[in-house]
Amino acid sequence: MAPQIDAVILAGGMARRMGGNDKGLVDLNGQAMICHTIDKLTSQVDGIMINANRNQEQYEQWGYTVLSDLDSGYLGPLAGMVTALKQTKADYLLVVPCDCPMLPDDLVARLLAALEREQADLAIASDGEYEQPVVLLLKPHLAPSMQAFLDGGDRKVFLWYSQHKVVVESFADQPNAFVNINTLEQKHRIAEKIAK
Ligand SMILES: Nc1nc2c(ncn2[C@@H]2O[C@H](COP(=O)(O)OP(=O)(O)OP(=O)(O)O)[C@@H](O)[C@H]2O)c(=O)[nH]1
Ligand SMILES: [Mg+2]
Repeated sequence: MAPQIDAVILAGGMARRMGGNDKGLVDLNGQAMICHTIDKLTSQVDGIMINANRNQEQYEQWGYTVLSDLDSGYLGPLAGMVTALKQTKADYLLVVPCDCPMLPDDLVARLLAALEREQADLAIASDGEYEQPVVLLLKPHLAPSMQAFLDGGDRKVFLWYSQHKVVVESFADQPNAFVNINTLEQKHRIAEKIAK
């Protein structure tokens, strides 16, 4: 039987480089930024959760479960991941950010294949050069480890990843797949790219 896979879209940051606007809700080519991510995921996963720490009612309009960080202190992406890991009943959790609108259509298939092949605990996507800090597939049994890491005052995603068996899957064949929108300037540039 194919494994069940849930996704969490992280939209719980402060988006300081976007002037503090709620990044997932910012318009990108006529729809909220997060809609581009949702569109990329619906055919790849069994369920979707949205992790947001403000404007939760607006995020509910797409009909998916909206989760706020269990620890509301803006502790970084791991705080959103651990919240979703504790919620999911699936075999695997896919984590993606709300500000990567051009994710690969074969993201889940390849991360899962890599993870199973290497019998790893987590599979991180790379663009061929850089590992993407919040594009990964992981096993829900890691929740207590992640919680303990946060409880110990640590925040750094790669430090926590390094404590587990990791495989990196390269998507160098898709050079634009992980373009990331952190500023208004990047948003304008990528809007043109998507429109093409
Ligand atoms: N749940 C949760 N997600 C976070 C937190 N901080 C960042 N993220 C998410 O992690 C991903 C990568 O973060 P960034 O791109 O730096 O986003 P950001 O922190 O909102 O933006 P900046 O303030 O400009 O750095 C985004 O999807 C954010 O929504 C947090 O404290 N909690
Ligand atoms: Mg970002």
